[in-house]
Amino acid sequence: MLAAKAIDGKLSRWRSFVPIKYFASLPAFERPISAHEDLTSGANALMGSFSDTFCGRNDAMEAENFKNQGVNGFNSLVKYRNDENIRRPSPWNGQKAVASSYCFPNRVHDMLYMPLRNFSSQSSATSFSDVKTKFLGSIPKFVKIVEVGPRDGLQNEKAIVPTAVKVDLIKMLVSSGLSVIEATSFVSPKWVPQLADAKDVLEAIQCVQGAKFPVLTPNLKGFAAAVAAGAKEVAIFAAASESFSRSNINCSIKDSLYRYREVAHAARNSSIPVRGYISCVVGCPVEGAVSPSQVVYVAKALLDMGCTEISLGDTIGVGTPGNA
Ligand SMILES: CC(C)(COP(=O)([O-])OP(=O)([O-])OC[C@H]1O[C@@H](n2cnc3c(N)ncnc32)[C@H](O)[C@@H]1OP(=O)([O-])[O-])[C@@H](O)C(=O)NCCC(=O)NCCSC(=O)C[C@@](C)(O)CC(=O)[O-]
Repeated sequence: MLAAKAIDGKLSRWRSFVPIKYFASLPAFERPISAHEDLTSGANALMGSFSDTFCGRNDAMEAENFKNQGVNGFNSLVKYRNDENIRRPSPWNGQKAVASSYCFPNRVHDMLYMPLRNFSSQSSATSFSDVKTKFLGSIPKFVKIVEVGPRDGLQNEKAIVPTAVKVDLIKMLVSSGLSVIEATSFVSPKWVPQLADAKDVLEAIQCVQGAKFPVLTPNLKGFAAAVAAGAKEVAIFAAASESFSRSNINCSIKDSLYRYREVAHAARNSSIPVRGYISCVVGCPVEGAVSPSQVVYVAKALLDMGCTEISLGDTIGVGTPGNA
């Protein structure tokens, strides 16, 4: 994906989100829940190593077939895995099942989504470990999980969840071992009444140890309120699609970047790290396909203003290995 490549190096942590999630054998706490970055760069990484992986199998002929099929071969594999037979035994036995233990979720963002993880049980321990070593050898060892349920989950609830319940939810998420939990949003209560209690929620969890609690801040007003309530990390949220930007934050991409520059500047003065979201990196519900150059443009702008992390969001879940 162009966006990932263009700023690779500066954003090497992106890659740490990537292909590990496709390994069925990882323990639950290593599997990303919020993984905007996964789809695009993960797809590339996986495609890049695809031929190698199959070459590692004993079945040389079939390996050769898959190599020759290249991307199409991989797409068929994914198609197979996404169809309704998804839980049936793989048509490939033994080592071949290793390849079928990878999947691309329909919506990577904010989801624990590895429905076929048990497929790896069909591999022999040695062969699976060989293949795993090949993949893991080329990717970072570190995976960061950002749980966004209390914010992204609850902002869409029809009912307003009581503050005390939100606080309990956050505490339970911490006790489950999650170390970064996006707690709430300091956005306009007219736009998102579900999170109108952002100040109360954040203040109530100040004493909770063991996790970081970033919050969304759409502008300086939200940033000031978040800091006053005890925020130590914030996130800004741009979009690669003009229509999405306007409907989500009521301004153009250009204006949003201007606003976010102010937030990032204020955050830097307070030594507060800023995470930058980019929504609709693959497709937009209004505009359809989104150009990678648009993603690069927004990503560079966020990076230049000082974001310490950039999250690529396939917001509507349309990314596939073929188009991401
Ligand atoms: C950006 C705005 C504020 C612009 O909203 P606006 O209406 O264009 O802004 P405004 O400056 O004209 O202000 C209107 C009113 O809102 C108030 N206001 C203004 N700012 C704030 C604030 N920070 N906190 C509290 N109040 C605020 C402001 O004071 C004023 O109040 P009034 O004078 O009418 O009484 C609005 O559009 C908004 O809050 N949007 C939030 C949308 C949102 O939260 N979307 C969901 C999160 S994004 C997401 O989920 C995507 C993501 C991150 O998950 C990634 C992915 O999945 O792709």
